[in-house]
Amino acid sequence: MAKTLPEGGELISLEVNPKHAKVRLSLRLLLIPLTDPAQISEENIAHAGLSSKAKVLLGPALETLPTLSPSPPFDLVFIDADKDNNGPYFQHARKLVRTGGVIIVDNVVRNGRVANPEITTSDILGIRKLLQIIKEDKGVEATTIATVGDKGYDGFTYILVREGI
Ligand SMILES: C[S@@+](CC[C@H](N)C(=O)[O-])C[C@H]1O[C@@H](n2cnc3c(N)ncnc32)[C@H](O)[C@@H]1O
Repeated sequence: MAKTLPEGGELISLEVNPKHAKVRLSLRLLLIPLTDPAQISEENIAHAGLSSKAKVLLGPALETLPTLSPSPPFDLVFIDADKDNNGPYFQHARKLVRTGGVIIVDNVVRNGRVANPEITTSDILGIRKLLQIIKEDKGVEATTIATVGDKGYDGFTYILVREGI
């Protein structure tokens, strides 16, 4: 993602796990589609020569999100951390993304567990809370796109911000 940024563009990753933030993997792994959080490491970013465009903020995202300036606003936010906090992450993202920007939230289907009322684990409740917040937000339009892989079936919600900052 950082490689495709235009001049002046910036990618910020929020990561709570120091190991994921620091560990160095090979450049080859950085270039393939990201499936391991370790691939977003600071050292990989430096190794790829992208330090001027990408950085990692270490700490719980609920603590690092309020430190981000909305000026200039963000074009894209991708949320894929602890699902319990999906609602607050989305609400923070709304304060950072410009009109016409996009927020993507991964893992909103979870093999059908999100739609199963018998399941009330904190992660599933967090995803339901997020979907409720999106439903009530008149400033966005959203659709969920299904994905199928070796971990079963899932989906991500693609949210177009109609009324941003
Ligand atoms: C599923 S992985 C993200 C994978 C990443 N999107 C990728 O494609 O490489 C979830 C990551 O969220 C991090 N995480 C979990 N809770 C967090 C929190 N409260 N704040 C910031 N990061 C968190 C985990 O340490 C883990 O690295």
